Amino acid sequence: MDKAYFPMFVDISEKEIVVVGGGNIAARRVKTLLLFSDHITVIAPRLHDSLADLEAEGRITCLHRAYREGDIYNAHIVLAATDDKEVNRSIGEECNILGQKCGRKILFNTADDRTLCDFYFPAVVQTEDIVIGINSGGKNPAKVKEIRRRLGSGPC
Ligand SMILES: C[C@@]1(CC(=O)O)C2=NC(=C\c3[nH]c(c(CCC(=O)O)c3CC(=O)O)Cc3[nH]c(c(CC(=O)O)c3CCC(=O)O)/C=C3\N/C(=C\2)[C@@H](CCC(=O)O)[C@]3(C)CC(=O)O)/[C@H]1CCC(=O)O
Ligand SMILES: NC(=O)c1ccc[n+]([C@@H]2O[C@H](COP(=O)([O-])OP(=O)(O)OC[C@H]3O[C@@H](n4cnc5c(N)ncnc54)[C@H](O)[C@@H]3O)[C@@H](O)[C@H]2O)c1
Repeated sequence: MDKAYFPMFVDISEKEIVVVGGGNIAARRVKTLLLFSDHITVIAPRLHDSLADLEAEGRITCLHRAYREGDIYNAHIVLAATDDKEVNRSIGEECNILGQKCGRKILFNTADDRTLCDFYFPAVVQTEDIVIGINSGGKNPAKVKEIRRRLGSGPC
């Protein structure tokens, strides 16, 4: 591994998390995030069935429309997972600009370009008192998935 990322275990229970995009990847990630936070807003014109179910259960907030500039204003953590590379990239740029203006860092992750991520989304295994996060620095997500499956359950 040329450059490995440090697995920092962080309390995100009070952090505002905005997920832009409501497809397969967003659904998988929201399912994982719900193990750690109840403050999740999903913004997407088209929602995966499991996200619609979570909204109906009152577990997440959804905005049923395309992303608009300013939607990340109150966010601490932003995940871009749309199928539009330019939308994902511009949300990252907005996080940087807003962070500089407000003097607070908005942590950004995008599912389609690891070079733009402030952090990587891990594969997660959670038991009653243990959390395991797995990451290959983007080199082998399929292997990460396989290890997660061998270790235990997970979001999918
Ligand atoms: C762990 C997991 C978490 C999750 O997503 O929940 C995750 N990827 C998973 C699966 C997966 N990802 C991809 C495939 C299909 C390809 C294949 O089969 O190889 C599969 C397999 C599948 O989906 O079955 C493709 C892919 N992945 C990234 C890019 C863009 C790039 O590298 O630049 C592309 C090309 C996208 C495109 O084509 O546009 C980037 C990232 N993916 C990450 C996380 C971050 C650290 C990854 C690491 O540790 O190496 C990182 C770097 C950034 C981030 O996204 O945070 C999850 C397993 C969860 C589980 O099963 O538990
Ligand atoms: N990191 C990973 O693990 C991984 C794995 C596979 C694919 N990907 C990447 O993730 C992207 C998303 O994959 P998917 O399978 O979830 O796609 P998908 O087609 O299932 O979902 C796309 C979602 O984006 C939404 N969307 C499109 N434009 C939008 C906008 N302007 N504002 C808000 N929402 C918008 C759609 O409504 C839909 O909900 C892929 O294009 C691919 O680049 C990442």
